[in-house]
Amino acid sequence: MLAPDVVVWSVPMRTRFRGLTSRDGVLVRGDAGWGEFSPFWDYDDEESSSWWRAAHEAAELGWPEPVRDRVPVNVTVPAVDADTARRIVLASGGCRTAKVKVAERGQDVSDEVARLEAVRDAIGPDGAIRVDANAAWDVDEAVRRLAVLDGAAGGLEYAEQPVPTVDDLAALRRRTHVPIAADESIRRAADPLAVARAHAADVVVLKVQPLGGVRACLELAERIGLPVVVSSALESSVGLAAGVALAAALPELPYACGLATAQLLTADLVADPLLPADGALPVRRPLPDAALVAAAAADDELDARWRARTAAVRGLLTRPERA
Ligand SMILES: O=C(O)CCC(=O)c1ccccc1C(=O)O
Ligand SMILES: [Mg+2]
Repeated sequence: MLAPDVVVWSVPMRTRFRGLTSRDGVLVRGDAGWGEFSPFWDYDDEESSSWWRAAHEAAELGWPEPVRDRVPVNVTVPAVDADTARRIVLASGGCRTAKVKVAERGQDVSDEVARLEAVRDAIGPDGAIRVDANAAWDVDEAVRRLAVLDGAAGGLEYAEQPVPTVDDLAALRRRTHVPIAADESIRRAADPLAVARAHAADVVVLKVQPLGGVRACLELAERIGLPVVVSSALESSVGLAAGVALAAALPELPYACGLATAQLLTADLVADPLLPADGALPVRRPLPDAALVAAAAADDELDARWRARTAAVRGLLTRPERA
């Protein structure tokens, strides 16, 4: 048993990922278990409130019943060199799908081609390869790039958020045969249904924390009516369990989910992390381990920043005019 009911943690990343070298956040305990609150630092208090609702759901309500007991997952390949990419895929716990980061600042298309060729080599002809450009390209550039990357990969399953806006996604989708997935256009959008209305994507990526919890995501999935890929926000295994719960509760799950990211952290907060075996995660909810949580304890300054942030976000949610 852990005491007290709120703990602040910080864990270094194994490889730099989207500019992050460490991941930190808060665990909160309620009647239903432990929840994770870990918005990135570029999310303000207002935008972080959905992340808090997800943590609150985990701690106080728990999650809907699963309809499956395993969740196929993709290995996530950061913007690393070809040899490292190959090694990551081979050590992935049998993942049959790889998601490869592209459009990293300071790299060019030859780095991406080498990375994709190495990933294809490692995953074999039957594996699926998707890329994620995190909104880096404009439509013309995306048309050109995807043709090259599709060739290098020996076929792309889809491209995740290659361009920034819903209109861009819709325009690109008419000019490439590579299927399009929307990520930022869902999770950071005022209107997450705009993607579906504009026929801007073939697939949508849902992340539990930014979208306000498992129930909110299930409801959104139903309204969007497109195939869903559940992906992490680089949580500890405590937070990943919420993504697993969503993936387990979706009526249909046609694609591998981006939930194999415990691999990207150098340590975890649970003794039995959510790591893939045979390319899938088991549907379960690991408990934080007191010794591991103590080992990951944040320093005083970071601890104070998280406590202030948590209080501010909770304050936003409990002000009577917003209740
Ligand atoms: O989807 C995955 O494979 C892992 C999760 C991931 O890529 C991610 C993690 C944190 C923040 C953003 C992203 C992203 O999909 O862009
Ligand atoms: Mg993405």
